[in-house]
Order: sequence, then C-alpha cells, then structure tokens
Amino acid sequence: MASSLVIVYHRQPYEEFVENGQIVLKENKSPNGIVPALKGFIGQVDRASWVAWKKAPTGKAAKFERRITVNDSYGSYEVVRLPLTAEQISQFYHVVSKEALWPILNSFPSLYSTENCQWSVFREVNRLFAQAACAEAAPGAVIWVHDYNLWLVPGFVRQMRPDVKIAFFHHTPFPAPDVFNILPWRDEILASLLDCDLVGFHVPRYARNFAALVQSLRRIEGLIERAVEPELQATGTALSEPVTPVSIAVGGRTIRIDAFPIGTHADLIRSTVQKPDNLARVAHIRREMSGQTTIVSIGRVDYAKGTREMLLAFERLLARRPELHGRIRLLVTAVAAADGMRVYKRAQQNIEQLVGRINGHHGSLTWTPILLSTTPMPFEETLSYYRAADICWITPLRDGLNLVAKEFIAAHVNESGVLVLSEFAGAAVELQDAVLVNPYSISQMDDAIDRALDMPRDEQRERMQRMDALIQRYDITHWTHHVLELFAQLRSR
Ligand SMILES: Nc1ncnc2c1ncn2[C@@H]1O[C@H](COP(=O)(O)OP(=O)(O)O[C@H]2O[C@H](CO)[C@@H](O)[C@H](O)[C@H]2O)[C@@H](O)[C@H]1O
Ligand SMILES: O=P(O)(O)OC[C@H](O)CO
Repeated sequence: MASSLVIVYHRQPYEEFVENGQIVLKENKSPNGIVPALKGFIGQVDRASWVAWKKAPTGKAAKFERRITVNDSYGSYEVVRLPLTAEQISQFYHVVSKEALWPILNSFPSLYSTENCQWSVFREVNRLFAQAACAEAAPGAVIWVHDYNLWLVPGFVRQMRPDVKIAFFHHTPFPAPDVFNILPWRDEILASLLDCDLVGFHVPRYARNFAALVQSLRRIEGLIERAVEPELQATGTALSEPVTPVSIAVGGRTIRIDAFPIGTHADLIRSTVQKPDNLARVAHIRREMSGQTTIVSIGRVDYAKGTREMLLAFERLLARRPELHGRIRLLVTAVAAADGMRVYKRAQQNIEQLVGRINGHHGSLTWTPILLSTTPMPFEETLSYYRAADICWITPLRDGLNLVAKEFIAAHVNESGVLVLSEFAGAAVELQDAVLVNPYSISQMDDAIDRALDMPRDEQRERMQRMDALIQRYDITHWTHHVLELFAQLRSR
C-alpha cells in the first residue's frame, strides 16, 4: 500500500545480522542521534515508509531483499532499501558528504576538499533515492528528506511527482552564505532546496543563514519573519537570534521555513535509567569511581565535536589545580560514525594520542585521569554513565543541536549535576541554565570547568530542574506533533 509519509534518510533504522541462518535486526552501531529520533516519529504515523541505502550484494547467487516491514516498540513501518555499490557508497557518503560538504556545513573551510569528489555519482545516488521515495508515495503524500547527503533529492522528486509535498530537515548547522558559497555546486543544491514546500532547521540562526543564502543567489520576491520565542532567544550567546524567517518567495513559489529543535525521548530515558538493573549499574560505576568527581563526555569522533579542545582544557586543569589529582576522572567516548573515512581516522588518532599524553604526564600507577572508549555502547549503559556522572562536558566547535546534552539532563531525574555546553551547539539556545562556554576561548574553557567543579549543590539542582522541565516539555513527542501540524498545513495549501 502506498504511504502517506515517506521518510528519506540514508541510514536504515536497524542493522541486519545473520544468526543461525536467520536475519536479525539490531540497533545501529553508529552513534547517531537521527535514527532514534526518526524511529520515534515514524512509529506514530499510519502508512509510513523509510527509504535508506544498503550495500548491494556481489556475486551471481546473491539475493537482495529490497523491502522489509519493521515492527518495533515504536510501531510498524516499511523500510525500502536502495542497493548501492561499494563505489557509490564511497563517493556519496565517505567522499562527497564527509570531505566536501561536512566541513562547509560546520564552517571548517580549511578542511574542505574536492580532490577525490565525483559529483556525478553523488547526484545519481540522490536521483535513485528520489525515485525510490516517489515509488512509495501515495497521491498527495509528504516526502520528508533528512540531512545534507540528500540535498538533491527534492529537485528530482519535484520533477517526478509534482503532486507530492516535499519537506527537508537539516540536523546539522547551516553556515553563513560566505562559507556555503565555497561549494562549486551551490546553485544546484539551492535550486533543489527551493523545490521544497518546507525547509526545517534546529534553531533560528541556521534558518537565518539559509534565508541569507537565498538572498545572495536569487532575487527574492518576499520574506516573512517573526520574533523568536523568548525561551529560544539566548540573547548575548553565539547563536542568539531575535527574529527568524517563516517563509521566502522565489521564482513564483513560497517556501515555508521552520526552526524548531528536536527533543529527546525524555520519559523513556527517565523510566529506563530508574530500572533496577540500571540503578545497580549506576551504583557499580560510582563504586568504581571511588568517590572521585566524574566527568563524562559522550559523542562521535569528529573534529567538529571539539573533543580535542575539551581534552586540552582538561590537561590545563590538571596542571592548574594539582589538588584534583586522584580526585577527578574524565570518561570520554569517541566512536567513529563508520569505518574507512580518512578524516575520522585522523581525528581519532589525535584523540588517542592526546589521552595518552595526559594520562602519561599526570597519571600514576594508582590513578588514570582519563578513560577513553572508542566502541559503541548500548543506550541503557550510556544512560547509566550519564546518571553516575557529576558533570557532562560537551564542547563542540559546531553542532546542529546535540542530543547528548538533553539525554544527560533527562537521565539525572531530580539529582544534582552540571552540564557544560558549547555556545556553538544548537541546544545552547534552549539550555541556558547550562554553563555555556565558547570552545574557541582558552580562558572561557578554563573558567567553565572551574565553575562546574565548584558549583554549590543547591545551584546545580536548581539549574538542572529548570532544564529538566524544558526538555520534558519540548520532548520528541512535542517535536513530532509540531512537524505533523506543519505537514497538515502543507497538505491543505
Ligand atoms: N559511545 C556511544 N555509543 C553509543 N551511542 C552513543 C555513543 N556516543 C553517543 N551516542 C549516542 O549517539 C547520539 C549522538 O547524538 P548527537 O545529537 O550528538 O547526534 P549526531 O551528531 O549523530 O547527529 C546529528 O543529528 C542530531 C539530531 O538532529 C543533532 O543533535 C546533531 O547535532 C547532528 O550532528 C546520542 O543519542 C548518544 O546517546
Ligand atoms: O555520518 P552519519 O550519516 O551517521 O551522520 C552524522 C551526523 O548525524 C550528520 O548529521
């Protein structure tokens, strides 16, 4: 049966393994915040499907199951897998997405490279995604495309299926036009985004950057803006915006623009972390820490995530405050999103070397200041570490939102604790009770960790309670309702 909503995201909701001759679905190994959010969303919609890629088998006898039905705790939905060759995956994901587009999205033009890029392969993979999505869509359906890897999908869909509504959501930051315009394919990408009915972002700054990009490359026929809600204004911080665009008219079409940060599964996290098994694990972790102040920093390996800057701040802390030796511990996870990417390999090596240097210089036979894990952790275990920690230290140089910050708060359930958060994470515009920090400033990084370590318990509790109320209210269900309401408006246009 055709679907009223087709989600197009390059990763599948689950990975497949063969066990005893049977295919079993398991949670993705990649530390990716988008997949769980979309699973929560799609489970709430009738007649929905999800289009992703899967590596095409090689060899004559190889079978490929293009469609599967998933029945999970979120609901029931179809997953359509697009068979891609190893060469297509490499170009589409590893090379064009990660070597050219990712550095631009995150405003690191010095790391941008087109040396190995074959744009025609990227374009063809996007066309195949569009074709697969159109084949799923019922008349008048919404096709909802996720993230920059699929920037060209809307343009193809508009040609193939003029009847459908097209929405796009960016999970990443969206850079200012003077950075975006470095891309030699800027015009093609923008033309495709302007074929959407709705273009969404986490926070107003990214929506403003998008509108500014349109103004830089097209003649605008209309731009409507509105004031940003006070709780998302974050005046005086890096991503603060007083107004945000709501629609832009170009070439006779009006495109709706939306800025609304994604929520986390706050209730699920609260109930999961309080299960007896998990509380026992929290107690075990605390015993292992033997009364030391525990700081966690959880995330993917990525130069944009600022792990290097955080480790350097920890090194300075140990040099500046020797009384903390033996009384503090930093737990870091830095997991690669996928194998085989040069840029991540380099970032991971840098992290490992830095951790070795800090442990070697400041540690002793009885005290290791940093524990590093580079393998994925089951979500329940991650929640136990959040709960056991005194401080969560997240200092990305750029980050679309950062769900770890919200997960840490949800896992603490009325307990004290401090969140140290980069002003350059989208979540900072909501979480103003975190200790907000500019990760590019050495002195601010030092002050922020000092403030977190020295913050009185009462103040910690008050700040956590205010942030908890916020993430409970703006959770994933709230985000889902917000998006479904926008889709209903698109359908009635
Ligand atoms: N070692 C580990 N093992 C297992 N799981 C781990 C892990 N380390 C982290 N995770 C999990 O991975 C997720 C990472 O969340 P992020 O928001 O940082 O997402 P990510 O950068 O992938 O996604 C993009 O999408 C999200 C959602 O839109 C945006 O917040 C973000 O800015 C954007 O880059 C969290 O749910 C976390 O629990
Ligand atoms: O490498 P990916 O595709 O898992 O995505 C990483 C980030 O989530 C992109 O927003």
